[in-house]
Amino acid sequence: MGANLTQSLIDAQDHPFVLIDEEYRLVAANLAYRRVYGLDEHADVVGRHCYEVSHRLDRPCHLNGEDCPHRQVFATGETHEVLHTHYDARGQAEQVRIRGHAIRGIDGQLWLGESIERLATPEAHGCEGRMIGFSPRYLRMLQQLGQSAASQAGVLLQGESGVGKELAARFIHHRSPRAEGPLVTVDCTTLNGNLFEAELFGHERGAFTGSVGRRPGLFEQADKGTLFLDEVGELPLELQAKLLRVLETGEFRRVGGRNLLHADVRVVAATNRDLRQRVDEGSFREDLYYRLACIVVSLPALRERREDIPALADALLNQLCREHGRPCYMTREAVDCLICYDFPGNIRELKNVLQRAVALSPDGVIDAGQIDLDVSRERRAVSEAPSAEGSRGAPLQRVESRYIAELLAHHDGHRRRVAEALGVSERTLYRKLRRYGLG
Ligand SMILES: Nc1ncnc2c1ncn2[C@@H]1O[C@H](COP(=O)(O)OP(=O)(O)OP(=O)(O)O)[C@@H](O)[C@H]1O
Repeated sequence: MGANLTQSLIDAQDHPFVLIDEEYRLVAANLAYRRVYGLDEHADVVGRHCYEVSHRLDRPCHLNGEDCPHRQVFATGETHEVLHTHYDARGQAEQVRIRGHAIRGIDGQLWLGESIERLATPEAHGCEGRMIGFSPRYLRMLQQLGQSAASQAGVLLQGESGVGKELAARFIHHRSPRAEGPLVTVDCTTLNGNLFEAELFGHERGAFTGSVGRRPGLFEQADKGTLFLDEVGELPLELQAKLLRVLETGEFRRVGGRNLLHADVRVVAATNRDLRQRVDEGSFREDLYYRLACIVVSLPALRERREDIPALADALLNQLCREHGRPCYMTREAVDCLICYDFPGNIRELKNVLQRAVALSPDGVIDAGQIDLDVSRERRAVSEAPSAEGSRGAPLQRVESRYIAELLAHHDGHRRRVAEALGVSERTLYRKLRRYGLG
């Protein structure tokens, strides 16, 4: 095949496409690749290193902790798909999905053919609903989410409060074959014995005092879609057996109903607890755990991917500017403050910090002075983290309960403000209030 024909064939592709040799050197690049990465249409790109053009690195990306399709394809000859962060012609980071194929020449020589799909950039879509993060750790997690979306198996999302578990559940649903179906959220912290069946399975007219009309339950509403069981670790033991039964058979009866109904539901669950440990302690059923946790995806805390803080802060700030209808920008010192902080409340706390900063800034310039971090909370979180020397001082829950009581007093019992100050959702706060008898 002539060089001109090869070039025309790859130029006909809309996605950036590039051929790379074993030494990471470009052999050919199509027009879309040149355009996206700022290479002149007529410039000779042959011989340049792929990592230098798209990653802005001076060494192969696997040395940077990334999963490199180059290494996989040359080692196994098999197609390999990964998510990576690339830098476009303006130096903007963006998430891309790379499919690396083994391409053989007439003389048997092996090349890597990379087809690059650009996932939407945050600024193109606003950050509402976008999962922002470019660090290798975050991209690995996104890749796991993407792979789990294709399967029907139960997925358990685990991570601290505010890391984005609910967003991750949406991500899975919208990329799954059930995307056209409903996504129904069940808040397991609100389900008690009496409510459980009526909420989950619905009820018939007059099934119990006060039940007006027939109402389908959440399980039925999720038919052909995804049921998101949020805070599943909070479900009392006696309800876990009922949940397991319906998940195994897909069959249920509405309260007060005779007919056995069926719903086709895929389950994604989330927890900020160590569910495996709860199984070992006997407070979570092992059979239910295995039903829910066919695939376990751990979402990293924000402090475990600090390199993502500037991009996240930028996107969240843009969103706030749109809401407030005025431009704002952060100084380098303000961003440095954010990067150094541990964010026990993760992205939700980052959002709150930025919200306060926007409100405090008279002229839209956010300097370190407007970054009001709850350093005492951070210190507490660090000192309360389990230490190798054993637990010192008051147990975590006693300290937390006292702290929440103080906040309630300080905010005159205003729960939304207390949740904001804690950097948790109102739902999480209600759970804690119930647990500590403060409600
Ligand atoms: N990667 C991300 N990019 C942008 N925004 C994010 C990202 N992850 C989370 N957020 C935002 O952070 C906030 C908290 O996320 P979410 O409610 O999904 O967390 P969670 O882990 O479910 O918290 P909780 O356990 O307290 O319910 C939301 O406003 C969400 O939109």
